[in-house]
Amino acid sequence: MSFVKNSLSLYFIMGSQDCPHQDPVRVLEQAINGGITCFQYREKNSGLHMHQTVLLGKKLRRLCREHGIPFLVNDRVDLALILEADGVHIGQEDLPASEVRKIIGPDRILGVSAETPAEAEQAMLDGADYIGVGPMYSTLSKKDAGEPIGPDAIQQIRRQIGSDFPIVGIGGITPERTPQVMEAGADGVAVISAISKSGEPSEAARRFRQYLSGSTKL
Ligand SMILES: Cc1ncsc1CCOP(=O)(O)O
Ligand SMILES: C=C1C=NC(C)=NC1=N
Ligand SMILES: [Mg+2]
Repeated sequence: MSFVKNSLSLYFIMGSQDCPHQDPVRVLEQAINGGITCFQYREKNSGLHMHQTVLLGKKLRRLCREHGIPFLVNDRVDLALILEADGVHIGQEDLPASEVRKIIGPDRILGVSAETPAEAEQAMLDGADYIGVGPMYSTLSKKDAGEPIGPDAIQQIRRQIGSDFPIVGIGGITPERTPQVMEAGADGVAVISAISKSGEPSEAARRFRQYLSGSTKL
């Protein structure tokens, strides 16, 4: 669990739909250079065919492997196995977490989305290694994101699942908002557009790291 916990502090998520003007491989390279600690490949309504998705996934997977960054895949357990991913992230409408755990085996990372203490508890019982809680704030990166639930939702969930289970906050998170998500009890922040659409992904990642380490000039 500690491996997962440490890796969650700056969790970058991206698919080709999140990099309209840049090569996703370059964006990931710059984000790694800026200090992300975990990556999730999330192709969503991107228009890529599965062959192209696999090809891009292999390039991103290779980058993560070269830099020792955990590589996870969103939703698609089959794609995760094809890409020899370190893990998979699934939401409440995806395949049941207990079934996914059987497919990926005990050694891969299983992340599950949760918005309520009940969903968080169930994810833990189903064998999740961490939960993603959000949307913290409003977001344009997920069409069907619910209403923002804010960092308080993490505090509520903490009361239910205790202080040890890894939680990452997600949804509309910027460097400046990072402290409030962490103070609410998150082990890290999951980010799409504040890094992928920043124009300078390495600089954006670096700013997140400054706020995470509390080393910003306030
Ligand atoms: C995948 C996901 N799940 C809840 S919000 C969200 C999108 C987060 O993207 P951004 O960091 O750009 O708000
Ligand atoms: C919806 C999501 C929630 N949390 C995380 C970490 N990834 C996702 N794709
Ligand atoms: Mg999903």
